[in-house]
Amino acid sequence: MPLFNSLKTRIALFGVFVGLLLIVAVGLFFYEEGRARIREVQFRHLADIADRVAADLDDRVRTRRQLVAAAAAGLETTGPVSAQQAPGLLAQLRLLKGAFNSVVLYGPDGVILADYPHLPGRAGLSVADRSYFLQTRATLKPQISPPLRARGNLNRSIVVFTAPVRDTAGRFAGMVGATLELHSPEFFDDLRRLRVGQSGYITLTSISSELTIYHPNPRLVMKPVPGPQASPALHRALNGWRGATETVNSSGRQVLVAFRPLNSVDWLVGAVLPVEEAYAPIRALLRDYLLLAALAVLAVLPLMWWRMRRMLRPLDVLRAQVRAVKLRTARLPLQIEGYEELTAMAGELSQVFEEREAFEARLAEREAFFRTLNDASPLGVLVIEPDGTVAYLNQAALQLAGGGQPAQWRGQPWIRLVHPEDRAGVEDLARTAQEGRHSLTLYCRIARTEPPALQVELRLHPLAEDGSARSLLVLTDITEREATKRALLAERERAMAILGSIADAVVLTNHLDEVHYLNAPAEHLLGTVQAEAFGQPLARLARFLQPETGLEVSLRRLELQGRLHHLELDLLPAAGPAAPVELTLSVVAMPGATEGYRVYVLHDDAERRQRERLHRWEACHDALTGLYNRRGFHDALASLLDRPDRGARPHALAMFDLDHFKTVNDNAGHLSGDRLLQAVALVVQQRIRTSDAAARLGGDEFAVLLYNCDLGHATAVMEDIRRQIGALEVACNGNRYQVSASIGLTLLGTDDALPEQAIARADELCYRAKHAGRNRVETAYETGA
Ligand SMILES: Nc1nc2c(ncn2[C@@H]2O[C@H](COP(=O)(O)OP(=O)(O)OP(=O)(O)O)[C@@H](O)[C@H]2O)c(=O)[nH]1
Repeated sequence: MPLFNSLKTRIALFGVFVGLLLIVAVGLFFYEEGRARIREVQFRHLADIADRVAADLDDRVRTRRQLVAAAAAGLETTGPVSAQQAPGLLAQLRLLKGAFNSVVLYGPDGVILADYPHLPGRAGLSVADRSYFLQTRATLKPQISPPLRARGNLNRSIVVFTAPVRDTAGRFAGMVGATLELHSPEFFDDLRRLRVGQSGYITLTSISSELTIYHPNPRLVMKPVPGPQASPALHRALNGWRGATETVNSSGRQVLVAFRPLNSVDWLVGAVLPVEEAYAPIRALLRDYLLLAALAVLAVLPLMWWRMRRMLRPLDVLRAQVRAVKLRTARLPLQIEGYEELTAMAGELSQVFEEREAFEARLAEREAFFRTLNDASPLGVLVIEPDGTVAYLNQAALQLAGGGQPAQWRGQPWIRLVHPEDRAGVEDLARTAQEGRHSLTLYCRIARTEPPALQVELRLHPLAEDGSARSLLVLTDITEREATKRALLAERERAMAILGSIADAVVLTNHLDEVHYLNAPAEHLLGTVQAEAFGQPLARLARFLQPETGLEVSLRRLELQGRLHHLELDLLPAAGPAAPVELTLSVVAMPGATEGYRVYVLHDDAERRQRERLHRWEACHDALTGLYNRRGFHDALASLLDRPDRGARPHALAMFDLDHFKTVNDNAGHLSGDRLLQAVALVVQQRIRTSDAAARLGGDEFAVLLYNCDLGHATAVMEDIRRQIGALEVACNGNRYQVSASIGLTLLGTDDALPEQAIARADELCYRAKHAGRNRVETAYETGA
């Protein structure tokens, strides 16, 4: 309600409210105060009335009692009043007729003898059981009865004034009774006429019999008074309390009442005034007061309104200034004169405006930055309202959607971007994420008018710093990536098939060198299976050793040195014997240093290495005898000559040629010749040390190199060999064939720079032995001799 929202209205209404509250409070205070005072006055007034009524009734009762007593005393009889005397005596009681409703003469036994006015059937009735008769007879004094029903006529309620009739001897001779009828106007008419205010009244109650003697409501006369609950004050008064109070009367009305007892008879006078009447003046006063006050407020209201407008005019000025600053038609600071509070407020507002301007400038800058960033981004970026409509989208998002203008999308549901077939699922997930304010990433297709359909990664984030429950939607085109991924997967399958089919062992490890893949040969080589090896560091499954030294090889060091191809190593699996392998290690680096993997290709190198060893052996050994061949022997001799310490000890070189070997060949055949050559080699090998070297230089020509051996010892060795060769036999076709050896023996000289020099000298000595007759050792004691 705009009017009620106005500060002026509220202050004015508050003023009115406070005014009314004060008026009502003052009114209620004076009303209560006035009522208390009026009550006191009314109490006094009612007490006064009750006093006066009681005094008046006392006076009249006393007069009537005296009247009856005097009339009875004037009757003369010598004995008990008899029925014959009665009319005469009754005639003497005519005096009473004016003051009572009826006069009755009783005999001494309480039987009515005569009455006036005469009522048929009254004479002869007995009141011997009535208390007033018994008391009159007993006390011989006048009595007043309680209100009672007249005998013989139920509708008459009476009070009987009695006085004894005495005979001349002073004895009780009869009784005079004068009755007042409670319903007759005579005695109580004054009470009826007596007015207590407008609606107040007088009551008269018999204290002893608790019967109502008089009440303006005739139906209550002769009725017992209501119980203590209904008339508490009356009951208190019947029990002796005197005074005035506010109470409830027999009809349930709230009344003020004052009670006074009579002195002459046990009657209680009550003066009653209903509270409506008692308080009527103060109520009227209150009503007038409220009316006047309301009128005064109504009269003051426009004045207050006018004054309020004037007082609050600086606020309007402030508002106008704020508006002008907002519309940028005025500049800061705001200036308000007059009220201290408003001046302070204008100062605060100016500061807020300045901060806002600075903030807006920063915001605009950030927004421009954000938009530039978004427009330059290859990712589609959308800002989504809580109702699922687009608030903003960048150029990349537009292009993903197939082009168009940003305005076409603003206010549209973003879900239209999604391909119709994917829409239902995406919408459900997105709604749940938006409502729960959590992030969501999913993959779907984009709805485009033009094929091909684009695959996107869709990420939905709640904008946490934005209080409006908006969300940020980021779309990444993954069509190409997915295609590449598929191609890569196919490639991987192919690679796996290839890896599975090749004979070499292949181990793939990740960047931590944990096993990722083993092919079957690798499983065999490492003595494990893919499932067990997966994830284990390769170093735990096997070690690589240097074949020559048996020392462990650091693959990391080789990797750093770039020596990763065709490494001849021994693979030592955790369980099992070492195996010769040729390792080629490929390190595949991936973008992001932690990625990447290694490919270990392990070729079983046992056969090749065996073959190579054979080739090497064959290159320097004689196949027939197993001794060095010429080249091997040459190398052994050359390496000895190259040793820097070779001059420290003597070394001997012997060469020998078999004698008449050709004869063996020619007669026993080449095979026999070969066996003989092998036997000769065996003789030589068995005689020399394993550290010495022996060779068949070709045909039947042999050479021996004895290390650390002087000439004497060497001569002994060679003589021994010569003798053993001479003892050899080859049998063929029943013939036995023997050979001998012509041996040239020399020491290596310090001037022997080349093997050829020493060999030539030994060969010369051998030749000399041949010519000297064969089967001998020809020795030269000096080198170069
Ligand atoms: N069985 C066999 N004979 C060979 C081999 N190499 C060479 N010969 C023969 O060995 C013989 C060597 O010839 P010579 O040393 O001239 O013959 P020789 O009978 O020993 O003569 P002298 O040395 O003068 O005693 C030739 O008949 C070759 O054919 C071989 O590997 N096995």
